[in-house]
Amino acid sequence: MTTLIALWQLAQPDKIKFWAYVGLSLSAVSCLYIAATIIYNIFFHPLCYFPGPFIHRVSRVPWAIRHARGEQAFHTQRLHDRYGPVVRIAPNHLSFTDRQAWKDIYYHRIGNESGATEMAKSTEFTRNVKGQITTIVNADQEEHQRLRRALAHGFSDSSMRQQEPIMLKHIDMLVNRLRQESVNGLKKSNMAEWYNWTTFDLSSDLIFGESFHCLETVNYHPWVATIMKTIKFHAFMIALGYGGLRGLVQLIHKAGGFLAMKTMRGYIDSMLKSRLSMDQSRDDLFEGLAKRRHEWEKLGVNATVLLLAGSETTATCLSGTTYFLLTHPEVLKKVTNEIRTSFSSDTEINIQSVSRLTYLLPVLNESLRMYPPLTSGMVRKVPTGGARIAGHYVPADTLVEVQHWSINHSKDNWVDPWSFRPERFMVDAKVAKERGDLLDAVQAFSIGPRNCIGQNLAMTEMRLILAKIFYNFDMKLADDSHRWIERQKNYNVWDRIPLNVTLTPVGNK
Ligand code: HEM
Repeated sequence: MTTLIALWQLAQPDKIKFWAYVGLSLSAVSCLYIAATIIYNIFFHPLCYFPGPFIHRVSRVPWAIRHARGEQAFHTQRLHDRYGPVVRIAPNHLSFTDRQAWKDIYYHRIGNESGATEMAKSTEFTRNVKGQITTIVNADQEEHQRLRRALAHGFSDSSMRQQEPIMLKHIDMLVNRLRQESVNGLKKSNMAEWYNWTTFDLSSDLIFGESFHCLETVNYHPWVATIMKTIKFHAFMIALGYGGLRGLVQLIHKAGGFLAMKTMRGYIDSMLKSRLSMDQSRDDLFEGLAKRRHEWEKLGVNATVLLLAGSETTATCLSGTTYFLLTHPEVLKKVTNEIRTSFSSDTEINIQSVSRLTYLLPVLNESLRMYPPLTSGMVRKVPTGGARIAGHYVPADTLVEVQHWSINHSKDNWVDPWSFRPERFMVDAKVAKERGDLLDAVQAFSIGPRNCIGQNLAMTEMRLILAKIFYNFDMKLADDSHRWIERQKNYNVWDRIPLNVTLTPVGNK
């Protein structure tokens, strides 16, 4: 082989030299470019005074790799422990754990020259594919305001009262199914799955007037199963784009993404058709958008967003709360006692009566702190002219965010941040502050014009479900579900693993 190469070299010395020079020159230029970028990012970049580990200050790649591997939020939290309340997690990207940053980044702002009165979402995270259809989540300010106004009525208190029978129908189905399944505490049930089936059935009924029937079939609807699988894929695409390979993201999306989207859209389109064919106007989540039936594509994508935003998050919080209760017997005892002494029958549990459960609310708040359904990913871009965030001047075009996982576990904000203590939320904010807990550091639903439109619905739904479950069952965590949170990956949302429990029905309620 070597002899062959030598012979070939002898035959073509000039060509070899030429290409060797080209190769060497290209390598030298690349090395120079990389060295110059590193020097610039470390010594001359407008963010060079912000702390962070060397590799994050010089390159976006470490962030991208952590994100694709489902570790980014955990890693950022550890960086905050080491570097303090503001960390440079990539050359032009800052993460904050000072609670003032909530207001400085996510609240309304005084309008800039373009008229924008909010810090725009970073398109790298919300619209990483060209030609993507806009939704309430990624639309620019003007379109967002229109969509939000159209949806507002469906989320009002009066609409929620109208939606109560639909909610109770599915929650009662969950209870009945679990009674059949439980075999008096002898069989393990995966509550993460049961909660998911319930919230998907309930949300699809509230949006399309038609359930996915997951609880009836005791299985995932194909649409739900497919969408759950795309979570990791989506994180991978974000990571690729963030790492500088946007062209590749575009290509992959064209090749495979469109195909998957087509199948998914098939299901949604047929549900939309039947929803829009309903004669009478329904006081449901979708009624506001249904009036825009001329924009078929937009309706479909927005319906999908509502469905996902409303189901996955709520099921996550329900699973987390159940886990914390089953691993904290004294809290479980208090919650169960409160629920079972407040009602003399299961049928007394409704929207109004659960709002009187004064211990269940702090339990939910503490669960949202310890195990937030969204851990990170609410990235905004600083507008022209820069901004003041938590006392720091931050130049235009910087990516900025508050990551729920980091701020909720910062020792600057909480006494013993890794301990589950609902009592933190049982005193008013002033007393809590004196004790070392800054209650407004946790904002699981975010704040400002782009905060969660479904916050009240979610809290009501979760209180109803937990009250019904802990009224009807005694539960025990199965041996294979210990260290449930520590064993999970996270891609801004959780890749939940089974939460196995045994259930024993309580009396014949
Ligand atoms: C525990 C449950 C929930 C949590 C923790 C949660 C959290 C959040 C957060 C943090 C945002 C802001 C995202 C961002 O700025 O990028 C958001 C937005 C949103 N959520 Fe929720 N959510 C929950 C339940 C729900 C429910 C039940 C619905 C309704 C079906 C819903 C619908 C939405 C929508 C439509 C948006 C976009 C709002 C806008 O951009 O104006 N969410 N949610």
